[in-house]
Amino acid sequence: MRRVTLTQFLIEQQRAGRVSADLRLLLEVVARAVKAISVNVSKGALAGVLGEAGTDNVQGEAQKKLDVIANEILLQANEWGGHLAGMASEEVETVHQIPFDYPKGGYLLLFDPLDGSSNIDINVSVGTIFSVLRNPEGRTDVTEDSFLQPGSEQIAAGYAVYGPSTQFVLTVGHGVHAFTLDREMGSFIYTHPFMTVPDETSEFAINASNARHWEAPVKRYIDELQQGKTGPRGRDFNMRWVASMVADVHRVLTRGGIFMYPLDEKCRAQGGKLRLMYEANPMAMLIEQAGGAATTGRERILDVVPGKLHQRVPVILGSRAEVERVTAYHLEG
Ligand SMILES: O=P(O)(O)OC[C@H]1O[C@](O)(COP(=O)(O)O)[C@@H](O)[C@@H]1O
Ligand SMILES: [Mg+2]
Ligand SMILES: [Mg+2]
Repeated sequence: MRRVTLTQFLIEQQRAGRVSADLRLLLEVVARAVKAISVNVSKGALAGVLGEAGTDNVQGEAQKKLDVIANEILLQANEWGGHLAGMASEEVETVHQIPFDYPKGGYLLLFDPLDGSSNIDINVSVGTIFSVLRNPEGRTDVTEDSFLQPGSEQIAAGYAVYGPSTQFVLTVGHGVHAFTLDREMGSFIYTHPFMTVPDETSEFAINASNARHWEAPVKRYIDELQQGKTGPRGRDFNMRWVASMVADVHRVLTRGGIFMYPLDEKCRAQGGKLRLMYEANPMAMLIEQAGGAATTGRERILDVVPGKLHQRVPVILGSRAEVERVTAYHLEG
């Protein structure tokens, strides 16, 4: 079987007019950075990368050493590429300007460098999530405002999952495609063309320890699932929660399901738990491109107009029929 690399795939996308030469090179640089993060993640204790960094990030969360390492790798790899006007990271308070003497380009890159931080030290899958926007009006002095575009403006989005194998999952607006890292060759190989989320599912993912904080529509939906065969849904549902959004969404993309981090009393003041620009938007674009749906419970995630860089939102995504049902419960109430 002919093995197609990510590089070859991107060249084909450029030939087909789906990505510009600059976007292709930008995605190549992101994939190269992901390989470096993968090496660090897989060395674990041998490289001394586990544990706390001893600092807090802009979200007030304790940073792990790997949060800091992954963030540095992405910033450094991308700042000299010549394709970006600026970057924004979950780990950094303000936008990251490209140094004045470096070449600049027309895109903005946003990322969650290491997703699922609580799983690093227990050797469970973590990931990297990224999103690409156009730099509005081509300004070279990008500000936070340059990034405040709804997710529907994304021109590419993707993630890497560092699991038993490292996979790079990408959309440039023409379906979702996954590549598996061949560690010996150092190349991403095209293994999963046009991933799709089945319409129906019997699997759900939610942090059930928050049940007492949930809103009525979420309580109703989960209660109906848990009643199984004897309840209104007439069939049994299974539950999974990795607590790495990347791993949970990867499962949904691979075999269907619904993933929920809804609004609840615990996270209401912040607007939700997950970050709109670094987590919700890229995952929503991927899920929609795979035929699924993604809402806050009240509106399509990709339509949310961001008010600030580190904005949080409720997230309900996955198999279309399930997302539509739980969204309808919210809108009825
Ligand atoms: O700790 P909880 O409530 O299970 O939350 C898990 C969620 O938090 C996150 O870990 C947040 O991401 P970060 O690790 O990037 O902060 C998601 O990946 C995951 O879905
Ligand atoms: Mg995250
Ligand atoms: Mg993170």
